[in-house]
Amino acid sequence: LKTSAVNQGAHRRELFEVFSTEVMELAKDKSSKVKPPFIAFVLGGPGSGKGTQCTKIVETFGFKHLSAGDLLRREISSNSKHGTMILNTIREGKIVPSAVTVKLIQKEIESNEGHKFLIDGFPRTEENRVAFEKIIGTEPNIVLFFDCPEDEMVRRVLSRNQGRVDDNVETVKKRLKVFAGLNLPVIKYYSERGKLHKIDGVGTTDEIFERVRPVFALYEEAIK
Ligand SMILES: Nc1ncnc2c1ncn2[C@@H]1O[C@H](COP(=O)(O)OP(=O)(O)O)[C@@H](O)[C@H]1O
Ligand SMILES: O=c1ccn([C@@H]2O[C@H](COP(=O)(O)OP(=O)(O)O)[C@@H](O)[C@H]2O)c(=O)[nH]1
Ligand SMILES: [Mg+2]
Repeated sequence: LKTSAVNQGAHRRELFEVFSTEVMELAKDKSSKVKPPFIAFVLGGPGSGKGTQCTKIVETFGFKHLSAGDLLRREISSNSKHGTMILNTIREGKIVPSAVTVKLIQKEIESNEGHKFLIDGFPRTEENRVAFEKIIGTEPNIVLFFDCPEDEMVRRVLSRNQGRVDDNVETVKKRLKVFAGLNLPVIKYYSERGKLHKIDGVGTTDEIFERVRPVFALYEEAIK
C-alpha cells in the first residue's frame, strides 16, 4: 500500500511537470506572437475632419483605417441584404442598428494582419459602444474627438462634393442633432474614463494634424 501511494505521488508529479511545461510554452507563445490590437476610436460631428485626419494618421503611423460610414456605404453599393435599410437610415441621418455595424467592423478587424486600427465615426451611440464591447470583447485604447463649431462643420459638409445622399442642408441638420443627442454622451463617457483626447478641429489640415501627432507619440511603444 505504501509503495503504491509513493508511486502515485511520483506519477502525479510527473503529470504536473508535463502540464506546467505546456502551460508555460503556451504563455510564451502568446506573449511573443499574439499582440493585442491597439484600437483608436475617432469621433466628431459631421464634417469635423475625422476622415481627413485618419488619412494623415495612416500615412504617419501606419494604422489600418476602418470608417464605419464607408463600410455601410459599401454594403449599399454591393446590394447586400441590409443595403436598402442602410441607405434609408443614412438618408435620414439616423443610426444603423448596432448589430449590423459591429459585424462589419468585426469582419474587417479579423481579416486584417495589422494590430493598429482607427475606427472612424463609430461608436455613435451608447448602444453602439456597448455592442462593440460585447461583440469584440475589448475597449478602445484611446478616443480622439475633433471639436469643431457647427457652422464650420456645415460649411465643410456642404462643400464635400462626394455625391453623398446625406450631404445636404436638411440631412446635415438632422445629423448635428443626432450628434449632440447621442454621440456627445459617448464622448463624455470616454472623457470620464480618461481615454479621451479632445483636439481643436479648427485650422488647416496640417495644423490640426500637428495637434494629433503628440497624442500618438504618447503611445509610441504600444503602436510600434
Ligand atoms: N481642416 C480643414 N479645413 C477645411 N476643410 C477641411 C478640413 N479638414 C477636412 N476638410 C474638408 O471638409 C470636408 C469634411 O471632412 P471629412 O474629413 O470628410 O470629415 P468627417 O469625416 O468628420 O465628416 C471634406 O470635404 C474635407 O476635404
Ligand atoms: O457607426 C455608424 C457610422 C455611420 N452611420 C451612418 O452613416 C452616416 C455617415 O457616417 P460617416 O461617418 O461616413 O459621416 P461623417 O461624420 O464622416 O460625415 C451617419 O450619418 C449615419 O447615418 C451609422 O449609422 N453608424
Ligand atoms: Mg467621414
